[in-house]
Amino acid sequence: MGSDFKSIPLIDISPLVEKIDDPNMANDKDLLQVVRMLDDACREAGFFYVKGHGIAESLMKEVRDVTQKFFQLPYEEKLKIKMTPQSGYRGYQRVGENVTKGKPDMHEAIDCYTPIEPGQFGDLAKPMEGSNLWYGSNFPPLFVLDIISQSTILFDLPKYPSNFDSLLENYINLLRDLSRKIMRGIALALGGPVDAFEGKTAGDPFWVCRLIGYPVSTDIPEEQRTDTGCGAHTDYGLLTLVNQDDDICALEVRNKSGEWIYAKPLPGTFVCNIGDMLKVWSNGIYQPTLHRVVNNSPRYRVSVAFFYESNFDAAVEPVEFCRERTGGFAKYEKVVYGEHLVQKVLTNFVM
Ligand SMILES: N=C(N)NCCCC[C@H](N)C(=O)O
Ligand SMILES: O=C(O)CCC(=O)C(=O)O
Ligand SMILES: [Fe+2]
Repeated sequence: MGSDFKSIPLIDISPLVEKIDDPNMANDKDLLQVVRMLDDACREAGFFYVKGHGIAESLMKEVRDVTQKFFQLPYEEKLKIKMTPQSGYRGYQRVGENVTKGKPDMHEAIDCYTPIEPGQFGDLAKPMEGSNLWYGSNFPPLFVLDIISQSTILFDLPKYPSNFDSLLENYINLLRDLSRKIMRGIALALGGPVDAFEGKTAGDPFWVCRLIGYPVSTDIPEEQRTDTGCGAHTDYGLLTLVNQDDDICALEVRNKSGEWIYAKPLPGTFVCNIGDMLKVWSNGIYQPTLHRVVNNSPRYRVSVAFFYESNFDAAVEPVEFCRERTGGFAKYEKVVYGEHLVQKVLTNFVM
């Protein structure tokens, strides 16, 4: 529903991280307290910070640092992993290439998605088939045997910061597991079974990782400049975890009255928010909150957003126990998550 929240709650989720997989967790007072706080946060703001999540602050910083270093490479280097339809929309997009509500966003980014093999989801995933080749950063130049032409292809990779691929792979694995735990907490918060998201809804969760850079506005040529780093939007899946720079206030979250509330950086925390699929699944008990990014600071801002989403081919619809709690009928139609994502991806960019 959303409310007139003036600030975003901070939740210490350590009891959840430590005990959510424990068979006796239903009797754990500390854990149930976290579940209650998650429920309040998801109803009120749709946004919350988490601490006590178990991911080292030094790793969070390292991931932001390699992201910043990548974006400092010359444009020609970054273009070596240009995002194209052929790359399954994976890769680098320049400032202004992402468009929100018709307006170019003042950020550059690398989009990484769960690898999808040819034919894996039939026609549904065709536009997004591919893998994150640019992870091969420890072995440039990279030769790959093309099984169709039986020849080797040379991938001319950019001069990545060292350990770029192993660092990101490790980070993505840790965030995937952390997200799974938070989703177990959210399942309980809704009054459902702890494993509600683990079957055909999100037992094989699709993940998206966006490494994002927001330049200082005066560094952007005037004719290309707009006033927003990322226009107002909701996220597409279940849960987002944002790892943002420590000292730049730029992410803004809209409350029910239309005021923009800063999600100011709290070092060592992730900013979490819920996405479109959770709205449908919970029959609107939890609603995603509009948010945007404006970098008015004199410094380049980096954030790394991890999106934990449904199974790619999940048909998400209001679950029975949530329907019962909200008048008995479904407020939203069934959505195939992959269709929702593909539709967004195909309209998000000027090419
Ligand atoms: N996967 C996510 N959430 N990406 C966030 C980008 C949001 C902006 C995008 N142009 C849009 O209009 O959705
Ligand atoms: O950069 C941020 O703080 C948030 C980015 C965001 O909202 C997104 O990529 O969906
Ligand atoms: Fe977002």
